[in-house]
Amino acid sequence: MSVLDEILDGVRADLAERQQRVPLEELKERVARRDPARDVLGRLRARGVDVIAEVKRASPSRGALAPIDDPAALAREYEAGGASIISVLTEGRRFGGSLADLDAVRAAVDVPVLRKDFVVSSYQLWEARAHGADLVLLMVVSLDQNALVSLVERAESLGLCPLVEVHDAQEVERAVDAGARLIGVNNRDLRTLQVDPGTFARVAPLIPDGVVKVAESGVRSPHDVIEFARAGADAVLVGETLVTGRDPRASVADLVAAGAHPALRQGRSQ
Ligand SMILES: O=C(O)c1ccccc1NCC(=O)[C@H](O)[C@H](O)COP(=O)(O)O
Repeated sequence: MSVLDEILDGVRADLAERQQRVPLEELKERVARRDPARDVLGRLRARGVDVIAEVKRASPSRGALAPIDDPAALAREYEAGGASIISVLTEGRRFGGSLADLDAVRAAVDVPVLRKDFVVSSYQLWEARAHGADLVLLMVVSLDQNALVSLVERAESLGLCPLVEVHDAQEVERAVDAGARLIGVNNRDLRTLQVDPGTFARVAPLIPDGVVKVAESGVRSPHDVIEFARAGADAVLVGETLVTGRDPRASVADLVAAGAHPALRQGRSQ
C-alpha cells in the first residue's frame, strides 16, 4: 500500500468519526452564520507572483518539521511578510494539523485561508466553510472523475475556491474537464514523495491560458520563485522552508519581493 493510500485510509476513518460527532445539519447552520468567502482568483490575478504560505508541522516525507505551538502567531507573521493566502494543513495523523488550527488562523488574519487536506467527501467542504476557509484543496490523484466534478461544483456553490492539484498531463486534462480555474502543479509525486522541481515547467504549459497556476512543493528560495514565475506560475505554495527557517516574516517577504519583480509580469494568467 502506498503512503498516499495509507493517508487516505486514515482520512476516511477520521472523517467517519467526525460525521458521527458533528451532524451535517449543524455544519450547514454554522456556514449560514459565516461571512461569505473572500475573493481568491481576482487577488491572484491582480498582483505579482503571490506567495501561499503554509502552516505545516510535519509531513510523511520529512517527519517532524516544527512544533508550531501558536499557528495564529505564525499566520500573522506570514501575513505581515506579504503572503497572499495562508494554507493550513488540517490532516492530523501525518501532518499534525487540525480544524482547530484552521479556526485559529482564520481568526488571526484577513487574507484568504486554504484548508489543505485530503478531501474525499462534500462533508469536508461544509467543514472547511464552517471553519472559515476561503479555498479548499482537491487532489486529482485521490478522486475519480465523477467525485472530482461533483466536489468542484459543491465547493463553488459554497463560495469556496477549489485549488485543483495535478502532477502530470493526464491529471491536467481531468482538472480542466472538471472546470478548475485554479490549478496547482505539485512538484512532489505523492506516490513516491520525491520532489522534482522541473515538474512545474513540464506540466504548466498544458494548462490553458486564463487558468491561474500555482507551483507547489520544493520552493526554497527567491531564485526558485523567479524560476517558477518564468515557467508560468502565478503563485507559489511554500511550507517546509518557512516553518523550518528562523524568521518566517522575513522569509515570506524575500519570496514576495522576488515574485513582484516587474520583469516577471509578462505572461501571467489574465
Ligand atoms: O509533504 C509531504 O511529504 C506530502 C506527502 C504526501 C502528500 C502530501 C504532502 N505534502 C503536501 C504538500 O503539497 C506540501 O505541503 C506543499 O506543497 C508545501 O510543500 P513544501 O514547501 O515542500 O513543504
